[in-house]
Amino acid sequence: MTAQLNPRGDVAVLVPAAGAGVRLGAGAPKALRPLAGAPLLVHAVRRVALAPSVRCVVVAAPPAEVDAVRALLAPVAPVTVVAGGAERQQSVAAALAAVPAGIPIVLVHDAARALTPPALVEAVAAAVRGGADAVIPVLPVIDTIKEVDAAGTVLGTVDRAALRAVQTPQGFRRTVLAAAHAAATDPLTDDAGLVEKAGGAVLCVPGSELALKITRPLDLLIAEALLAAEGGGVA
Ligand SMILES: Nc1ccn([C@@H]2O[C@H](COP(=O)(O)OP(=O)(O)OP(=O)(O)O)[C@@H](O)[C@H]2O)c(=O)n1
Ligand SMILES: C[C@](O)(CO)[C@H](O)COP(=O)(O)O
Repeated sequence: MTAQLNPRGDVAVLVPAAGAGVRLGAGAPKALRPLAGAPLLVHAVRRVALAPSVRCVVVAAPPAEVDAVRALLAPVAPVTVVAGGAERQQSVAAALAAVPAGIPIVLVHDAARALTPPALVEAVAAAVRGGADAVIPVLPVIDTIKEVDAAGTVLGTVDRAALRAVQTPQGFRRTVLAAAHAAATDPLTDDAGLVEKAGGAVLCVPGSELALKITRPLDLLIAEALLAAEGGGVA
């Protein structure tokens, strides 16, 4: 029996959380590292669980931490925890396999985007509900972007008007995500990429600065500051 949040919700959220966090530096798996006293994963799941459309959450944990993650999240929200894989894509596939029948919309989120507001979860789900097969939250690129060669010589300046930085949660009609994963060959960094590769259309919606991915040590400091500015609450 899979744990449920809103039994009338039409959305399952997958939370890949099995990454090491190499770019954050030595320590526990990234999803379990503390941000203002609670692991990143706890912050992420707490916010996802506040989105009214969400019926179930499936977390892909580091294989050695599955029982510990179950215990950690039990007081936070009813979640299903499975073992993740060596690549993010494998972790997502493992979580997808645990989604119960009858849920038509699947969102794929990152534990590392720990401060993502529930409103963004709802906006992505609403766009899928509105007819899109695949939906990604995006932000404009704010730096000038150069294309360079292996020696570091600039080859040209890219027109950033056509570029977007991509966040999660990414939303999918469940059948579309399942087909894209079934057809996947090489690992890609995001799930929308699998849909693109399979020839599907992907729609952009506005992302959120709060959905930043905690990747490097500076990102943790930024997240701490954002939480402090909010008085520790959720946006
Ligand atoms: N084998 C993996 C690798 C990544 N992830 C998850 O995918 C999300 C986005 O990945 P990223 O931020 O790149 O995390 P890491 O892979 O842990 O980071 P790094 O590359 O620095 O090790 C994270 O929530 C991470 O836990 C996962 O579930 N399984
Ligand atoms: C899925 C993702 O968060 C979208 O930006 C991202 O691709 C995760 O992987 P990365 O290797 O950290 O870019």
